[in-house]
Amino acid sequence: MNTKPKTVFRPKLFDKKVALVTGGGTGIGFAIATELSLAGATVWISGRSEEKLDDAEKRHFKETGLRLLTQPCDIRNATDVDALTSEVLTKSGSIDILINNAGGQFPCSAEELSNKGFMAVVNLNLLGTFSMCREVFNKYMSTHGGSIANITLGMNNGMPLMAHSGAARAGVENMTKTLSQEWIASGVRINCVRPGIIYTESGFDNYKGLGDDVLNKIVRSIPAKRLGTAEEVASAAVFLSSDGARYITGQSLAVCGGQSFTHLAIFEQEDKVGLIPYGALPLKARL
Ligand SMILES: CCC/C=C/C(=O)SCCNC(=O)CCNC(=O)[C@H](O)C(C)(C)COP(=O)([O-])OP(=O)([O-])OC[C@H]1O[C@@H](n2cnc3c(N)ncnc32)[C@H](O)[C@@H]1OP(=O)([O-])[O-]
Ligand SMILES: NC(=O)C1=CN([C@@H]2O[C@H](COP(=O)(O)OP(=O)(O)OC[C@H]3O[C@@H](n4cnc5c(N)ncnc54)[C@H](OP(=O)(O)O)[C@@H]3O)[C@@H](O)[C@H]2O)C=CC1
Repeated sequence: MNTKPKTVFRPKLFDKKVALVTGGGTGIGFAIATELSLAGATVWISGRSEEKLDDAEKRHFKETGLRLLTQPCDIRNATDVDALTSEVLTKSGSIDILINNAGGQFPCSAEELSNKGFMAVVNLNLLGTFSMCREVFNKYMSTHGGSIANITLGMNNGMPLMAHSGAARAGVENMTKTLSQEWIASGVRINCVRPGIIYTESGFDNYKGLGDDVLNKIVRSIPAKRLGTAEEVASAAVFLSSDGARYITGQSLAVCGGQSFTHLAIFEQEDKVGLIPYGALPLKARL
């Protein structure tokens, strides 16, 4: 049986282009790396865990017969970011496409959230993304142009238990607009992809309390009546990285099945954490 991943993009779309995908060893990042690779790019993936990167490289080769290049990097660490970007440029000669996908958070009520916890999430999602953008711009894109896509999270109307992440993601979206204005003269486009709830095994591992019942409720609240897939987010990121999007910069593209987060809330009950329609929360929790 041919299990080769399907793609809507043509095979040599990114011929001779080099792409770097943070968090590319799992979930959405891996799907983006796969799409870029199938479309002809030389693709580097990074993340903190060398083991996850090695597994991803092996899986990609098995599925496509194509190679991924790997380098561990914690994007919160400036030395790592410097080493990663230098390594890619030394070995591959360019970074034409940067996908800032590494990110995440833990659910926590605002009153229980420490400064350290808040900053851990801001450092990952906002500072880490900025640091990657700046290094790649200074070392390569300022003189050669390129395209950057930042993966955020659709919670523009706020989301209970996500004060840290919502603030960081809104920061990324606004920073993206500013960078698009500063860097357009250098031929650099920068956009965001804003996913709704996307099923990835690795991502959902972080929300183990999410039972089937809660999942069903989430699905019912999504106009498309299903969760998104990593491949659907990848299509958006790859489109924004392509010449087809050459007049698009400073924008956010939502991949969400028509979902509106105003209708969703995270709840905690005993040892469970989940998402339910906002209106189903007890009144006290909605205030
Ligand atoms: C929901 C919608 C759909 C979204 C899906 C996705 O995004 S899927 C993608 C999902 N994928 C991911 O999210 C993967 C990426 N996520 C991560 O790598 C991490 O969760 C992190 C970066 C957000 C935290 O980084 P880290 O763990 O290296 O941080 P650290 O060890 O430096 O700790 C700093 C401080 O943070 C605090 N604190 C930490 N954890 C908790 C907690 N559970 N509880 C409470 N607090 C917590 C604590 O104060 C701690 O200090 P302490 O008390 O230890 O002195
Ligand atoms: N799944 C969903 O419903 C949604 C996900 N998103 C966002 O999409 C992105 C991918 O999510 P998804 O694929 O689902 O989940 P994953 O947990 O699989 O993706 C997170 C990736 O980021 C890497 N990462 C985490 N922290 C760091 C760090 N400090 N430095 C470098 N890499 C890091 C992880 O690798 P490692 O652990 O090895 O570092 C992992 O590969 C995340 O930003 C997520 O918040 C947004 C909306 C919805």
